[in-house]
Amino acid sequence: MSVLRSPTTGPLVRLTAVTAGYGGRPAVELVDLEPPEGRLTVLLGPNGAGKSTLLAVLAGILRPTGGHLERRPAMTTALVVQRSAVSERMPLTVREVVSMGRWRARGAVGLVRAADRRIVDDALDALRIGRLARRSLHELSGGQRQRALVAQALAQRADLVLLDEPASGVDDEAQGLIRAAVDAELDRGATVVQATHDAGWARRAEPHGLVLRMTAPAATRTALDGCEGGVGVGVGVAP
Ligand SMILES: Nc1ncnc2c1ncn2[C@@H]1O[C@H](COP(=O)(O)OP(=O)(O)OP(=O)(O)O)[C@@H](O)[C@H]1O
Repeated sequence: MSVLRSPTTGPLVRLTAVTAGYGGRPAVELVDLEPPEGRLTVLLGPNGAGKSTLLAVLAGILRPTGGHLERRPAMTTALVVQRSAVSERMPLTVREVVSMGRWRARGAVGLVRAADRRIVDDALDALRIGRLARRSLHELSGGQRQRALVAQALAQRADLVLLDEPASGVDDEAQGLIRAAVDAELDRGATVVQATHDAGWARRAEPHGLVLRMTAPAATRTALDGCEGGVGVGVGVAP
């Protein structure tokens, strides 16, 4: 596999024939994907289809075993992992969790500027968790924790925002807030890639985004099937 560095004019991130997995077993195979900039890309598929794996490759935290990964130099990435992947025992308050979203911009030991505080406040407000700011993460419900994780991603003001099932298991209000947060990130110009089982999100990617339909288990690539209206469908992984 190779990791190519593209010039500033190249794609934000592009996968070409990427294969990736664990312990020699591919979880996704031969995937081509270039999320359209400033748009929503939805990775749609059942459990085990490889959505989280693909997000990890896009985030640059899982090295493909084959194919090419191109990431624009100096681009910034925010990744919201599945809630179950985050220890609820982390001894951090909600404000601290969201403030961690500013670490890259200010440096982990850098001064917290008024602008950073404002961005954190805005992120807390966007997910309506300002009143929970001083509570420890472990005191929150699962849905409240999910809001805090999405708020942390908003605080990063990243170029590429990767969300793994952000609205799963949360109530209607939180779902609405997360949808609005995604819209706000797109309005800001961010490129958003979201993994989900929910076909409703696929409709939200239309008509300008991209839907990547995935099936489990990963083995071989099926046909790429372009769609009208700018919605690409396909890269599958067929049994
Ligand atoms: N850390 C890991 N070690 C070994 N195998 C893994 C690991 N993570 C995922 N897998 C395997 O890779 C395959 C794809 O998993 P992945 O989590 O990417 O799918 P998914 O589409 O995100 O599923 P879900 O909807 O359940 O989150 C599965 O067969 C899974 O068992």
